[in-house]
Amino acid sequence: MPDPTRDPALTPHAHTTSSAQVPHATEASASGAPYVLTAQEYDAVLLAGFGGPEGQEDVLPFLRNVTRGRGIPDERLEEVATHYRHFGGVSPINEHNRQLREAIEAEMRSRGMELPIYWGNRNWAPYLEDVVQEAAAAGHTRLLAVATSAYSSYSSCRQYREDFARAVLDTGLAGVVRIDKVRQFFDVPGFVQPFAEGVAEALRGFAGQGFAAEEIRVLFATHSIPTADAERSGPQELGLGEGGAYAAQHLAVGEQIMGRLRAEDVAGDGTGWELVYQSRSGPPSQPWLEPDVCDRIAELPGEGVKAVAVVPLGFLSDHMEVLWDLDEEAMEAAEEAGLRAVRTPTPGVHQAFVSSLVDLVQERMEAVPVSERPHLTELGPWYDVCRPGCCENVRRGFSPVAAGVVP
Ligand SMILES: CC1=C(CCC(=O)O)c2cc3nc(cc4[nH]c(cc5[nH]c(cc1n2)c(C)c5CCC(=O)O)c(CCC(=O)O)c4C)C(CCC(=O)O)=C3C
Ligand SMILES: [Fe+2]
Repeated sequence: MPDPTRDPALTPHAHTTSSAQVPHATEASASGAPYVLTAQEYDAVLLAGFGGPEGQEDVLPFLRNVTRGRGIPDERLEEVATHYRHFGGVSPINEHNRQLREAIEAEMRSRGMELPIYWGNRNWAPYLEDVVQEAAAAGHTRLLAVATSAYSSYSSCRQYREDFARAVLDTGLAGVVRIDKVRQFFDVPGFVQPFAEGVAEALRGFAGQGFAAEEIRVLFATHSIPTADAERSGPQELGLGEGGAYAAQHLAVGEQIMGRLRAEDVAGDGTGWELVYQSRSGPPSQPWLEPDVCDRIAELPGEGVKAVAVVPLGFLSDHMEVLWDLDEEAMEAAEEAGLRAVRTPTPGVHQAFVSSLVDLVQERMEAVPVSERPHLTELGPWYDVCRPGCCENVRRGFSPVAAGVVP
């Protein structure tokens, strides 16, 4: 495997994040144990997805699953339901994960890795609990999970781990099935590359249409989360400020992509970029990360911008948050603002991405040292297990988690 940190085209550009004092993952916990685990004999991979409805009758039960036990107002559920209904009540996310499961399996086989790969969801069938039961019945009790979520935060890390714990507890398999999880993969080369290719294509397209560098803006879009979650998305001692590790990781990846494209002369020096947020929910009284993608798009003409590339940096596939919130809403905002706009691709089953996911599995099975773990930003490589205070949610009470114990 080529070392991305030694490829000049892939070396991080100057960082916009305050990541000067990032402790390395080799550092030990208070108990003296490292945050990087030793080699384990996993007997199966567990691809953990979000889940989505596959017909009109699934839409409301799915939304109730997602928002179970929380204060999401009914009007918001109804509003979100119309997005799904617009597409026949079908989210493509399950089909994407079926394809991703197959692609990971094929890549593992091509490397001579024989372990099976199961796919289960947090919020819709096939549910994690059923899949964990199925795996156990087949004699697979040491599972290494790959969650379809690249960044750190309650929603994108701990919530998956809570659902792993619930799956094991509810099926009576506590003490029988162990679920570990690969590190957050926001800055592994195969995750970043498909986005970089998409931005490059968009910028070349705009240049070909005669737009000057200063008239082009790149908006990296990700899911908004409550600011309280963002602050606690990573270990507190990293001091990453208001947006926490969540915002810092996105900014570092955006800077990496733009630095690389500037170095390759694909992005002009005058082309600005920024991180924007989408898909906010929750009561208006609760602060969430801003600015909103559509609000920013409306302001861009006033800044001399004429063409915008919207990059779905927070997402792995073209699911509803992308198809609706970006392809419908953000593109409509761009049209109203008189801007030329394109939405660039998600990683999907891009071979580089699939390959990086299998690298993540392999690095855990072989206990690859931190110094050899692929990562493109100073924030990485992220930890195998969360450091104390990481990805917490102060609004909810304690829930058991899996894949969170430093041994
Ligand atoms: C960080 C993050 C990711 C990225 C990481 C990851 O991918 O895991 C993500 C992904 C997704 N979010 C999705 C769908 C939904 N998210 C909701 C609600 C929420 N998301 C949140 C955060 C995130 N969400 C939060 C803080 C809430 C508020 C309620 C809560 O505290 O949990 C709601 C409820 C209605 C609403 O409030 O909008 C829905 C329907 C789908 C499926 C799309 C499809 O079906 O194609 C996907 C991939
Ligand atoms: Fe975490």
